[in-house]
Amino acid sequence: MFAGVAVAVGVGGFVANKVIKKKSPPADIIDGKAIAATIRLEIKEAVNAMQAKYKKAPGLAVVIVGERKDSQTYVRMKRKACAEAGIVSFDKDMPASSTQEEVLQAVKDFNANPNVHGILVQLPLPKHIDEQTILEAISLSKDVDGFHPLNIGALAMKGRDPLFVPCTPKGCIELLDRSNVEIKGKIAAVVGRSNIVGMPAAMLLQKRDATVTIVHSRTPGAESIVKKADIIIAAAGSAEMVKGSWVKSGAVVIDVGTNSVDDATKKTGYRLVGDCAFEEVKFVASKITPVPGGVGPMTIAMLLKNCLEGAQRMYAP
Ligand SMILES: Nc1nc2c(c(=O)[nH]1)N[C@@H](CN(C=O)c1ccc(C(=O)N[C@@H](CCC(=O)O)C(=O)O)cc1)CN2
Ligand SMILES: [Mg+2]
Repeated sequence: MFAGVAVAVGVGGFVANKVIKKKSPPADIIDGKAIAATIRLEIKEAVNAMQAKYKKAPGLAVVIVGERKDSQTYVRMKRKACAEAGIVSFDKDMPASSTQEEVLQAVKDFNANPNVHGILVQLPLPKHIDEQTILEAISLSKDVDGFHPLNIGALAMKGRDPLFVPCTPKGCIELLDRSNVEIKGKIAAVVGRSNIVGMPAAMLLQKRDATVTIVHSRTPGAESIVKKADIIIAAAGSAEMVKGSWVKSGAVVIDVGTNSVDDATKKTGYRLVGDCAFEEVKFVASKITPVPGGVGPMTIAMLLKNCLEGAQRMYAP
C-alpha cells in the first residue's frame, strides 16, 4: 500500500509541494516451517507419553498409487515426519496400473489392522480409479485426511464436530491461532472451492464465527469481494492470482498455493510460488505466509496430529 505524504521540498530557495509515495512496511511473515516444527515436537512428546502409558505407538498407513514425482515427494516427507515423531508408518506403494479393486483391498486390509490408527491415500489417484469410492471405503475412525463425506458433513453442521478435520485447512486455522489472529467476527474470503482445501477451510472459519465468502473461477467481481476481507485464504491453485490490489490494507493472508513456475536461474529449472503475488501482497497485508515454508509444512504436522488423536481415541477414549 502506498501512503501519500505531502512534504515541502526546498530547492535553491524555491519551495514546492510534492507528494512522496511511501510504501507501507512489509507484513510479518507467518513462519509455517517453524510453527510446524514446534507442533511436531509437541506430538513427539505426546507419542512418548502414549508409549509409556499404553505400550502402544500410533500407526499411520500411507497408500500411494503410481509414480507422480510430487506425490512421491509428499509421501516421503510424511513417512520421515512419522519416523521422527515415533509414529509407525505402514507403507503401501502400488503401481499406476493397479485396479480399483486392488486399491480398495489395501484400504480394507488397513481398516482391519488394529495397529493402524490412520489411513491416508495420497491424491490425486490415477484417472481410472474413482477417488470418491476409495475415500469412502476408509473407516471413519481412521480417516486422518478427513475426506470421508460423513466427516465433511459433520464439519458443515452446526453443533457437530467431525472425527477428523482435513489437514491443510486445519493447518491454516492453527497458523492463525498461533499468530494471535482473531477469527471471531471477522470477514473472511476463501479463494478456491476444492474438497480438500477451499470448502473445508470456509466451513472451519464459519465454525469459528467468521463471515465467509468463497470466491471461485465463476465468481463475478472476485477482486472486490476479496478486498473486503480481514482474512484471506488463497487456495485456487493458480500461480500469483491474488494481486496486491485485491487485498485490504492490514489483512491477514494465508497462501495455500504451491505452483511450480519455470526459472532458469534455479538448479532445478523451477521455483515454487503461491496463489498470491507475494512481492506485492506483502506490502499491503499485516501478516502473510510464504511459499514455500508456510502452509505446506503445516499439512504434514496436522496429519501427524490427526493420527495421534485417532490413536488416543482408541486407547483412552
Ligand atoms: N491424501 C492427501 N493428498 C494430498 C493432500 C493431502 O492433504 N492429503 N495435500 C496435497 C499435497 N500434500 C500432502 O499430501 C502436501 C503439499 C505440500 C507440502 C509441503 O510441505 N510443501 C512445501 C514445499 C515442498 C517442496 O519443496 O516441494 C512448502 O510449501 O513449504 C506438504 C504436503 C495434495 N494431495
Ligand atoms: Mg479419478
